[in-house]
Amino acid sequence: MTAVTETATVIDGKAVAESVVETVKSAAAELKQAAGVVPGIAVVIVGEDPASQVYVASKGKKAKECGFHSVQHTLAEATSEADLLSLVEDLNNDPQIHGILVQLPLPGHIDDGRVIQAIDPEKDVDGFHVINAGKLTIGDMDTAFVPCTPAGSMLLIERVRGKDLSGLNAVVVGRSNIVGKPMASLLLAANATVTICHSRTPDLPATCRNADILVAAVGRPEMVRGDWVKPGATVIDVGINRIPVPERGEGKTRLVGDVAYAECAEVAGAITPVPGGVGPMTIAMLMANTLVSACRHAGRTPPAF
Ligand SMILES: Nc1nc2c(c(=O)[nH]1)N[C@@H](CN(C=O)c1ccc(C(=O)N[C@@H](CCC(=O)O)C(=O)O)cc1)CN2
Repeated sequence: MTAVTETATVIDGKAVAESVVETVKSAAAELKQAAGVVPGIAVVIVGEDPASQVYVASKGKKAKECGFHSVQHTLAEATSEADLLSLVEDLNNDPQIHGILVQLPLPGHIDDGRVIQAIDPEKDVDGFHVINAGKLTIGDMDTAFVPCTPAGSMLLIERVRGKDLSGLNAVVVGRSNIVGKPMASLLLAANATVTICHSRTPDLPATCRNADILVAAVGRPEMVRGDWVKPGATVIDVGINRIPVPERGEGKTRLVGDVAYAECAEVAGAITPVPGGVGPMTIAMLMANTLVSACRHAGRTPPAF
């Protein structure tokens, strides 16, 4: 008898992200034509973190592609918290701006919580403000902004499992305010039975093996192994870790997720790759949230994503 190696369906985040962006583009054009409103986004970056510079540039490029009014504020590493808060206040009061995003991480001398809570919740297209976190927790999806990475992950899950996750066990590894907790709220709102795991969870592999939907968001390269995955499970890898590859030469690196991809793909039913899985969805959902904000400000119904 020949051994058959099952291989998971690869979830193409790039393709799904492109379809979201297409919807945003046509809805933005319609909003402009019908109400004379051009969605406006302001992206603020403090300091010179190379990865943040790349992400911020991609956001600006994508916003222009969507037909948005897009502004970038680049502040020096030494910018004071007071100056950053003052810029946020100006953007809160700017009627051309419907979405404000302050790129994270911020330099150590700035309290990112204080900055995020200074953003007008109605322009908080990152969905990090406590008002939006609270709305998501109570299931008020009509007025909440949902953080982009979990919102994008959820769209990918829907493509595989549909919108109603009744009867399915979902396990989220990681309890951050930006990914783990909102992800768990979204899965719960879709009727999944949800477990959140973290560094003090006693038998992490056994808990993961119970998951029909497994979301890894811990920031630890390739932590989730093949024997942690239930056969046929949907595996969503939120991790983006750059690891050294000395055999390719000094200073060479490659990107890996929080999931040991090759091992897990042999067991899972569907899996997101890194790169090309959840990452592209983050920027697409930022465009979607900005469009939604502009529609709300214009008193118009946004499209469904
Ligand atoms: N204010 C915010 N700060 C940060 C967020 C955020 O959502 N809001 N998320 C991350 C960074 N991020 C967007 O800002 C982001 C990360 C990764 C990707 C992406 O497309 N990744 C690619 C690989 C990219 C590469 O080659 O390095 C992929 O996974 O395919 C997009 C956006 C932290 N900060």
